[in-house]
Amino acid sequence: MDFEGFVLAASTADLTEEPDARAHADAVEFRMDRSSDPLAALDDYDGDLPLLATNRVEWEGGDAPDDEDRLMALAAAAEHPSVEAVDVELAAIVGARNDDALWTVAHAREHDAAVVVSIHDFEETPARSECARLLGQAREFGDVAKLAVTAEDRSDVLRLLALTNAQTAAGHRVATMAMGEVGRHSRAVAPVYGSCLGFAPVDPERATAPGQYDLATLRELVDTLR
Ligand SMILES: O=C1C[C@@](O)(C(=O)O)C[C@@H](O)[C@@H]1O
Repeated sequence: MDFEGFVLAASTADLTEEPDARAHADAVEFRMDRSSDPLAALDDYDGDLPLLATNRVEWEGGDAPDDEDRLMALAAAAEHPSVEAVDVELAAIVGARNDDALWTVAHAREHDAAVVVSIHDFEETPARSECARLLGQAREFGDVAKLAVTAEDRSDVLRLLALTNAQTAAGHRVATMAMGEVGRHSRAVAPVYGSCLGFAPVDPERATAPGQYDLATLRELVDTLR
């Protein structure tokens, strides 16, 4: 995954759903944290779509406990030939598990997997300067710096879009989205301003973040607007 163009990732914890995603997605985001045996599922995977492996930690909206195993499993996933990218939280890289997270990033690269360094704010959309600072930090470690915020009003979305536009114009590879109802349209519009990665659940009943569109809808919206 080189993220040269927009990548629409279909999120699922069940890789056997991949055929349902093929018509609309460019990749599958494998939510390892929601799978009972993710490494076995990877060994069995014989789908067409490349995988972005995510093993989201509890404190960033996921189901994985914050232990050494989480990052080791993510690193092991990167060895799988279908895994073309991994997601590592910025807070893990700059936080207590810094060594494990940096090792995971390096290990993924050794196995030709791109690295998405992600930031989630489930409360608000920080000031533009803070969003820019976070993206700048994420960029130091990742091929893509990803920022998912929560929009409380439309001006939050405008701020995020303007920042996305500026970062893209400066040559930075970013993925941005505003979670929640107010920011929902950002999932369709941010790609117009350069966001290179978006998410929709394979099964609409199992959204992986607030405000997500279903997969077919997001594909159509993005393709229509671009
Ligand atoms: O980080 C992200 C973005 C996301 O939170 C979203 O808002 O679409 C969905 C997650 O599955 C993914 O890992």
